[in-house]
Amino acid sequence: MKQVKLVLEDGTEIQGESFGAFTSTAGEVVFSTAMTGYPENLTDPSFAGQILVLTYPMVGNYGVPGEELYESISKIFESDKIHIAGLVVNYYSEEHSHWNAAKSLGDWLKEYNIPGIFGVDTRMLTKILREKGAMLGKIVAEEDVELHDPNQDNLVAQVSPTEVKRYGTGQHKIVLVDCGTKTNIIRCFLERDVELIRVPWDYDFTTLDYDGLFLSNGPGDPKMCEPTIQHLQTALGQDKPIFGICLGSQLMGLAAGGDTFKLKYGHRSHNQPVLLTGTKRSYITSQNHGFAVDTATLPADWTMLFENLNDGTCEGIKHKTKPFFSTQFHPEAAGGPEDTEYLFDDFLQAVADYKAAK
Ligand SMILES: NC(=O)CC[C@H](N)C(=O)O
Repeated sequence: MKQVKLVLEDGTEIQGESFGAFTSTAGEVVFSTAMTGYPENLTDPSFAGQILVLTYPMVGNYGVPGEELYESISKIFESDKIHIAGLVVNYYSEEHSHWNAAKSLGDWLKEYNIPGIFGVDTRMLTKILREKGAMLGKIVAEEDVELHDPNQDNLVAQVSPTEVKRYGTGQHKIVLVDCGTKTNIIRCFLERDVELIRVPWDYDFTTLDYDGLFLSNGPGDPKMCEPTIQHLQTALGQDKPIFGICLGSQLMGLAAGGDTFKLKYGHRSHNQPVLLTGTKRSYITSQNHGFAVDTATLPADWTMLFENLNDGTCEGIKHKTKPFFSTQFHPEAAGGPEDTEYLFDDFLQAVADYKAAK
């Protein structure tokens, strides 16, 4: 076993053992308390630039599934590659066993040249990140690397496609602005009565003929997406339904005239409780975000739709009269609970209502 170390910007150094690629990496160190779902998490483009710490103590024991296609997209993974910058776990299970495993987690990381470190007390590390906030850090193998803040980069431009793609046939024509979409969002639409037009993050979708607009999740600071925010402002001047998830929610907040801010250490897990505003109904949700909309900055015609029951932050917004709404959490899950997938139906109902009224 080769030794590697994890170094945080506050000077913390933790020795561990290498798995995956034996190489160095730098990024923002964030933690997830999800118990399962590493094939989904590692391929979620929203993790671009981040060194992911998993608090669940044993990782890798169910291996990594083989690829299968659904239409022309992955049926299994959330994109076509691993997006994290590095992986930190407590116990890495070298032996894996699962009916659909095709390879080990370590071999999969090697394929994408992503380093992993194990033998780290990830719960102790998480306490540090929780007290001090998410920090820059690096995994150092042989070569030392400089610390690097990925939130200074336009990560969305790096993960968004460069061409328009069309999927499915259906009654409702939905434009999906792909800022780094998880494929389960596409699957959720294609399971419904939808023709999907997937466009790059900076594409001027306002020129397209569509019935409803969807804004995807994506990595980094939402304020980097200036062109998307501008196009969105045009769409907010019309009445066609708009639905945004995660980064998409933050972009809606910014386009509406509100502000976003960086959370101390973010929300990353499959068990985040949210409250539907104005009710006593709560849902358990899947989340992966480091920024949030500042509810206090929303203009008078917007309101908070969901609230995080752990820290009271904004988990979604809606327009008071127009069919525009968003969630900061992931109703498409993958991994995580599917309790809020009904929001895709709500959105398509709003699209049907809009078309009927027209
Ligand atoms: N999953 C996402 O879309 C994350 C949005 C944004 N990059 C954040 O960290 O808050």
